[in-house]
Amino acid sequence: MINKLTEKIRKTHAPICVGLDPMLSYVPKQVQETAFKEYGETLEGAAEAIWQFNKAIIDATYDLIPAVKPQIAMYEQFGIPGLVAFKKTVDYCKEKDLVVIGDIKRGDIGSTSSAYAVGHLGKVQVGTKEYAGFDEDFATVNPYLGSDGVNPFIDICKKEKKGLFILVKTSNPSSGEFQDQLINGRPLYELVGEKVAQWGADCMGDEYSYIGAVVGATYPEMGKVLRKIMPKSYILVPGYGAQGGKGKDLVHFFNEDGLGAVVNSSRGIIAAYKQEQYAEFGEANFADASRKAVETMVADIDGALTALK
Ligand SMILES: O=c1ccn([C@@H]2O[C@H](COP(=O)(O)O)[C@@H](O)[C@H]2O)c(=O)[nH]1
Repeated sequence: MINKLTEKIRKTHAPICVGLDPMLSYVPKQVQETAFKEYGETLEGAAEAIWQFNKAIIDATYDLIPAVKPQIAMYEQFGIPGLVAFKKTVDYCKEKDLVVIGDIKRGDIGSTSSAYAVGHLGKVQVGTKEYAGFDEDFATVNPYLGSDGVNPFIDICKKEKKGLFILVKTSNPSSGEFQDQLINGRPLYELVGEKVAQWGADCMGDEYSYIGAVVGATYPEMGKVLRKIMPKSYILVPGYGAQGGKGKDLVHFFNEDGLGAVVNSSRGIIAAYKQEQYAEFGEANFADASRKAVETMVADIDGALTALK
């Protein structure tokens, strides 16, 4: 799957992923009303609304982008119907040949991690049969429990040719509370980065490892250091747009081959129609506003990378 991600980034010239984080408040009124007419103001109605919203955004952007990152929390808030919408979204994106990064941030003791890995990336055995559960291409993993918690995910990735993005330095304001703590003079995020490089060395695709890292766009200096620590790992970079990250902050997340990073924007793309910059589209044309926001983001990153050359 890492080879597919690399190929698609090369083909689209867009090292980005669209974050499918559908809060109901982002879904235009007309989409909500149609869903509520059919299912009422219920969890099913909300799930239908977010699914229709996602579908419109995917239809409007899939030819421009290599990947999407549905954030499972946004679906879980609507209970079982929300999870059904998550699965429908994953399947639809795969039909459109997009790489799907399930932002699930799991990690537990070995046996439990194993079940998470099977549920999201692998296949579960039922009697004589096997079934894929959510079946994303990549999943995000929280490494706080150490190798026991990560290895079951790696094992499934080896078997299924899937991949991981392991949290190394997150984009949020308080990420330093633990991640920047010094251990023998080195920040914890660097030690986790070294571990990702080690885990990844045994999991190489053609050019890059399928064990990647998450490093926030909001910490460009740390991104520069981590890029060197993990030269063969893709970095999933959240924090662009709504959290303040800009193209110029991202240049050192990339390798000299122009690859090695995939930058996520969620609210900045899916709720673009609410921004002043895209107001001309109006609520009715929300998906066209998302397409324009993708084009603007790609040009911003491309401009920053070109300026560096
Ligand atoms: O360090 C991290 C890890 C994950 N995220 C996730 O990315 C998106 C960001 O959404 P925006 O609307 O583009 O801010 C969201 O799903 C987060 O859970 C992150 O932001 N930072």
